[in-house]
Amino acid sequence: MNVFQPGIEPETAGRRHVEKSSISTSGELDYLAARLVDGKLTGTPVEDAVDLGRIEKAVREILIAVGEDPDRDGLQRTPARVARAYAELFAGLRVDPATVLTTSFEADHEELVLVRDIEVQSMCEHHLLPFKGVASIGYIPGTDGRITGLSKLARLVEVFARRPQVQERLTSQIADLLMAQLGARGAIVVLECEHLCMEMRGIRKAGARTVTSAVRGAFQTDGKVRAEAMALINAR
Ligand SMILES: Nc1nc2c(ncn2[C@@H]2O[C@H](COP(=O)(O)OP(=O)(O)OP(=O)(O)O)[C@@H](O)[C@H]2O)c(=O)[nH]1
Ligand SMILES: [Zn+2]
Repeated sequence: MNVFQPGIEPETAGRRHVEKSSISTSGELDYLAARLVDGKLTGTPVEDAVDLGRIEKAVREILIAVGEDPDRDGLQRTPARVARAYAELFAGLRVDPATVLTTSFEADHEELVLVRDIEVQSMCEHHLLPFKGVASIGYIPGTDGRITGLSKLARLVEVFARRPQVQERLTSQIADLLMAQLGARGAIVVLECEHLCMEMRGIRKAGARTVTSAVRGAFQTDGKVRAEAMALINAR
């Protein structure tokens, strides 16, 4: 469900900003994946596009390997549950990101658009453990002043996050697609996440937060533009 909160628009150095917070995209990608399996409108539920049986077999093997009895009452349906969960967690693999930013509007707005605090939930590709946090995504529309729907930015996060990922690549992929698909003059993406692979195992440092950024176009070439966006991203 998307929770839309009308943005505030502070005036800073002649630029207008659109801010929006706490966008939740839970459940949205199920719909997207169902529509866009192999780029076609299939109506296929996301689970049908994944080899659930193969995941089930593998999970059963893991349970045996760790010393569990996969046939005991509580675990009998676990391999099937995990298979369905993985189909959902990795649904982004079956969505073409280029299909997300298809809606754009005439707005005659050539200044910064910034959406803060978009919920991010992904799976670290090294350990297949979750990492989660928030993304801030900003872009400066191209000279035609066309903008995209704000929810599309959150959908973009979903498509790239619901794959085996590293935070750095997730950050760059969002910025690159904004540039390529929207013809933006600049894109800035900042993610702040906590990785369970660092909390529950290994070094076991709870609360450590990893910040990654990707800047493209005007944000890369103009320090003032970048500093202004960073100040807005960090303003609380
Ligand atoms: N750069 C980056 N590293 C990540 C991310 N997620 C997990 N990692 C790291 O991936 C690394 C994998 O290191 P390895 O030495 O191959 O694996 P490991 O023995 O399990 O590492 P430890 O976590 O240090 O126990 C670890 O340092 C993780 O913290 C990410 O999104 N970005
Ligand atoms: Zn990890």
